[in-house]
Amino acid sequence: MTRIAANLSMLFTDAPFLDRFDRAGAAGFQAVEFLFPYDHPIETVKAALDRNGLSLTLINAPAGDWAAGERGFAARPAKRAEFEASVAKAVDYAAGLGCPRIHVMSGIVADEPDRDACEAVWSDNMRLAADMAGRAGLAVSVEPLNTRDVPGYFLAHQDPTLALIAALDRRNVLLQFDVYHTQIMDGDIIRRIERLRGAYGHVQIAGVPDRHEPDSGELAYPQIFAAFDRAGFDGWLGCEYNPRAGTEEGLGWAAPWLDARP
Ligand SMILES: O=C(O)C(=O)[C@H](O)CO
Ligand SMILES: [Mg+2]
Repeated sequence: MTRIAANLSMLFTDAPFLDRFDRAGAAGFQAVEFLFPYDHPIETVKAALDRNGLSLTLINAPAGDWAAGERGFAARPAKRAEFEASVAKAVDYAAGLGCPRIHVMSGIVADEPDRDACEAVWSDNMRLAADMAGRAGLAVSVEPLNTRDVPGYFLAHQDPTLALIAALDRRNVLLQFDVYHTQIMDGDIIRRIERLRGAYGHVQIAGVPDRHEPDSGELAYPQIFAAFDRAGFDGWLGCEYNPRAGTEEGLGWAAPWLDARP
């Protein structure tokens, strides 16, 4: 069954963060995801979820100076202390907000001299993150990002990412299958959804190549939704796109999966 979640870091962004929950609820979403709730106390964010009857599907661990281009720390040898602190903070928030998984970002490694050292530190760090999250009953998400939007990011392709995840030997670390990034880097979306069933715990969607609503561009999303269904995926599809115009104006494609408005 297709279930869609609003990504509040990309949708409803004409409103302040806490007001986006109300907009998502009014639009008929039953779940949301977002990157960084950390400017607000846990109780405040929880109240925004609860007053709209929203589940939270995903948050990101703090990833450094986002505006300056930082994208996390897991593969960065000089950032081990920041890494552990970021995961600890994310686990507190996720546990307090009833969020089952945390996206732990790997970092930009373009200037790192030694790729093997990055891999070694990534593996150590991710085992640590998996164990910290696991003690709170949470899962960790790992997502390759396309090199056009995020050059130098440690993870760009799905299959090498899956090999790294498998070598961790931690059952609570799963692939975050972002269809937008995957189409740009790897393609073969439908076969990949079937082949990797069970390896991904969270999915995100957007049109390709423009990262707008998933109703235009080179992908046929109705068939992709059906493929996730056939593969037995029962999680959420995070709507992580930049609306072409307003968020509500662009939600026509989502009508079958939104609660009817009163
Ligand atoms: O950019 C994406 O696709 C994500 O899901 C990250 O969380 C932010 O880079
Ligand atoms: Mg994504």
